[in-house]
Amino acid sequence: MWLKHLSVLNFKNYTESTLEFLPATNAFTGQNGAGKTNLLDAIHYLSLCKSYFNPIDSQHIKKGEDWFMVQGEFDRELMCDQVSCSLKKNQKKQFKKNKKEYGRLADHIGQFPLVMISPNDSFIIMDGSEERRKFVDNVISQTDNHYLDYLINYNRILLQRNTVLKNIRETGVFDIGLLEVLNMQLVDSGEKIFARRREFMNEFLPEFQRYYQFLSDDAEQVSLIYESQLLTNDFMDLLSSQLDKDRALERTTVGIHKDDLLFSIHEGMPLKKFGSQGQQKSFLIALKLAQYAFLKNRKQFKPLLLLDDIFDKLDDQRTKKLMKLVSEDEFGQIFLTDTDSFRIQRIFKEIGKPIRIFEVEGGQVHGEI
Ligand SMILES: Nc1ncnc2c1ncn2[C@@H]1O[C@H](COP(=O)(O)OP(=O)(O)OP(=O)(O)O)[C@@H](O)[C@H]1O
Repeated sequence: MWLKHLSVLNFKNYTESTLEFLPATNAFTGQNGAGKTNLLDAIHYLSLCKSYFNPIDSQHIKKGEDWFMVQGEFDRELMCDQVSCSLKKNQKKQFKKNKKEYGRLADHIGQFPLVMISPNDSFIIMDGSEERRKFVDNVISQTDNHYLDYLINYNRILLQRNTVLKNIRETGVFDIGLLEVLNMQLVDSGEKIFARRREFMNEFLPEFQRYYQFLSDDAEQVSLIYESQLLTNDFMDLLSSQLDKDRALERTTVGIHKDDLLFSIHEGMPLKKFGSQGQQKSFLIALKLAQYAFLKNRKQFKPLLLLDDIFDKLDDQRTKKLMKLVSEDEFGQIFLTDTDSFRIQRIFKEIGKPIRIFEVEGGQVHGEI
């Protein structure tokens, strides 16, 4: 699967631009603030119906305009699909495939899978466990249509259960019958989510290790561990045994909403504190490449790979290894951004792979190099 062309209208700092791509590697080069990442984000819209960077759709409308539109054509072996996303100020986002509007955006997710690697990703290491769960959930939902529904259900029941726990103090009423019903519903959705997360981790972990060792040339050992209370406990038993604590704290303290991924380096030291910037970046890249491998295995075709500002903080050795790797057959179409077009030209000349370079300046694409 590859994106043949992209056109953006009134999208961020672009008035109008249409680009024709190679099925191999395409690069956007130009100075800071030129609009390179905005083009990656437009591609992200076509694949996942939203921006990778900013969830507020209206902020992607070009300043001073009332609407934006992003269009593209994906080539999927024997057929081509036209996809478009448009937004008018104060109206609902419209998303169409082959001119037909989707009833549910969720039906589009996963049809044109994509993996983005961006400097912003460091929040996966630095922030709380919610960001790591989101990372896992995003990958699984691109391959499993039901997963998002399970998550929505789980969160809804969790909210109800927490409200019941809070109300005990306020009203003095403890409806054990209602709590038991909510426990059963929570366990039902929670176990489905847990089973899919565990299955995902089993497939994902070896790929992650393989990519990290490759990028670092075995220079350091890193580990990634999936942590869930459900790995060693029955969910219903946990809910029962923790009831007194939950009542005291007025919230549910056990469940898959507590899952986390533990990242460490040098045999058990937290990556967040003990990893260098380059090591953390390599870790994130390995995470994303493993995500790519998982999606590709599940979909049986190659997702798009978007690499934003990938060369920053990586030494020459790791950069060249990475570019060589992603231009091999294992990967499909690639989009990358860099401020230095000579660096890109040099690297791709050295590894002997084709690339199309677009020079971007002030929201305009000046053409290919
Ligand atoms: N809604 C909008 N209307 C107009 N301009 C916008 C809008 N949203 C973002 N921009 C502009 O887009 C530019 C940022 O573009 P982008 O992030 O693509 O830059 P870049 O080329 O990737 O830069 P860097 O090399 O620094 O990462 C900024 O100048 C910003 O002001």
